[in-house]
Amino acid sequence: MLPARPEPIPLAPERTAVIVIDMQNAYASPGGYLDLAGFDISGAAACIQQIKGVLETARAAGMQVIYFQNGWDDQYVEAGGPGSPNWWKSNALKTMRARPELEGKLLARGQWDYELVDELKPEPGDIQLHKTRYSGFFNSQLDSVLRSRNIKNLVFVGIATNVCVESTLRDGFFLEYFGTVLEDATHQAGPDFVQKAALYNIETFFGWVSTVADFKGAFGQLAPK
Ligand SMILES: NC(=O)N/C=C\C(=O)O
Repeated sequence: MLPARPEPIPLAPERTAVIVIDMQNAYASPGGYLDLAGFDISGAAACIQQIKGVLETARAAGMQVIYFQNGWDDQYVEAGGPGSPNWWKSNALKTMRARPELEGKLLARGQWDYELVDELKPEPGDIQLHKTRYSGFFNSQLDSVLRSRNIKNLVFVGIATNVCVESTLRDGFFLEYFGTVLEDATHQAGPDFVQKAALYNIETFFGWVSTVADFKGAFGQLAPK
């Protein structure tokens, strides 16, 4: 049982995956996309350390760890052209249009920006998935990976709470997955109030909100069955 808001949630480790959202240089490192686009990433370093602890606990308890990376091919075909709202709304694409010297660098596979941060690299048994839009369920293998492993519960960590974390948790809700966010292992893209708003939405409408300490307290002693 994981202490959470609005109420504790039962999570059987073998039916639970920890979903690590987009812990790439783009979102968590100085000089990455979010930083270049003018977002405050000062909370990202603490978030990385919190996620490290969560993953150690999760693996020891026998939970599946799934890493997502967000981005596109190096020609940006997967980003969509002007016929896609993504082309208009993506701040990475907008930043590159405003600063042509960055063209080909942001969120492109094969580039530093796309790579996971050094502190969070997948270990044997972890699963790595790619996504091209904010939701990890859209056009990805996530649903089949989860169903084939009989996983029903999703614990979210990563960046950004109000964009890809929330989008993926919401889509999971519609697909009958139980989503919980560990609030102090996430970070927002935007002012502090968007973190609060995202967590309010999740706690009130779409899922549960818990903390790293409560996660470690609930699962830290468990060995896999
Ligand atoms: N990983 C995310 O939440 N991404 C947010 C914004 C973006 O990718 O432009």
